[in-house]
Amino acid sequence: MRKIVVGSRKSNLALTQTDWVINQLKEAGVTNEFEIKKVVTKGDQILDVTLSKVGGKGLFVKEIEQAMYDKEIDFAVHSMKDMPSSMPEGLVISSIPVREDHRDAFISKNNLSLKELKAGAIVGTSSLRRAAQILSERPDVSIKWIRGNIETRLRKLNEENYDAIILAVSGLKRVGLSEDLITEYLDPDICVPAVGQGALAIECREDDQEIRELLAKINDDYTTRTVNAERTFLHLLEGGCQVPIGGHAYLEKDDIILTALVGTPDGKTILKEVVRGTDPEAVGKEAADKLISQGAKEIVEKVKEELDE
Ligand SMILES: NCc1[nH]cc(CCC(=O)O)c1CC(=O)O
Repeated sequence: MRKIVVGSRKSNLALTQTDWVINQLKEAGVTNEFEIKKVVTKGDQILDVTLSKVGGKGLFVKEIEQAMYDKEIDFAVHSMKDMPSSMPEGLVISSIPVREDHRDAFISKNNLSLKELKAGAIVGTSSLRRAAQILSERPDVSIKWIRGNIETRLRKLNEENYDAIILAVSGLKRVGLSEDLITEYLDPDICVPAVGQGALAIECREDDQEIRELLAKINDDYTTRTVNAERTFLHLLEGGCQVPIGGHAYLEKDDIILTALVGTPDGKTILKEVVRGTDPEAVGKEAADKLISQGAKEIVEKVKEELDE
């Protein structure tokens, strides 16, 4: 039987996610032997610049995709939110397993909620999406960039002059940290999560039928439909760079309900729409059309220009 080589970034989160997927496959009855091969990506090496400046999303996946082309690895597990909205030639997201918690977690030093923070408080994030929405709620706090993996950010909250930080609930849970650390769960009505947040993308070669059949065993329909709506929206808006865009969908019976957001990094303009329908692509497109008619493209272009400066 074929031994399956799984590529993973070397971070604790990436390795945990990869282990989780392999376990899900085993539980689904896959008996192949697995080997994990660690791949270092640009995103792991650059720790001191804001990610949006150095090129955003593709940073965490490019080297892994090359290893897949070179047949050094057979599939890879990514955080869905780190995936660019369109796939390179010959590779596919073959499976989307059940989504973890989609929300952002607000973690503050003295357990003060976002509402309770003192004016001038410093909130750490390197996400323009989170910055925009925090500043929209609390224009009187300031945002300070923070980089590093989940564990590093929590350490910086304690050791440096941050009053609060924001992390994905899913990441925190996956690396085994206690949810007791969380001061406040930010629901999508306060902070729309990143498109795909909490979900995983399992990527493989398009023509590898054997692997695709195995991966199909752990695909989750609910997650796939909602993520497809979110990613259609992202794809229609994005010009490749990281801009303040959020999207989250859930199902109510057969209906997909998608909340979509585009904002300026200062939080002064926030465009937000909720769209409902049964077809993921149609829902994503309707959300994009609605925001584009309100000027979303202009916001995206302007943010990209500023990042290039
Ligand atoms: N940007 C880094 C990143 N990529 C994926 C996750 C975990 C969240 C997820 O599973 O979607 C995180 C950490 C974070 O956003 O706090």
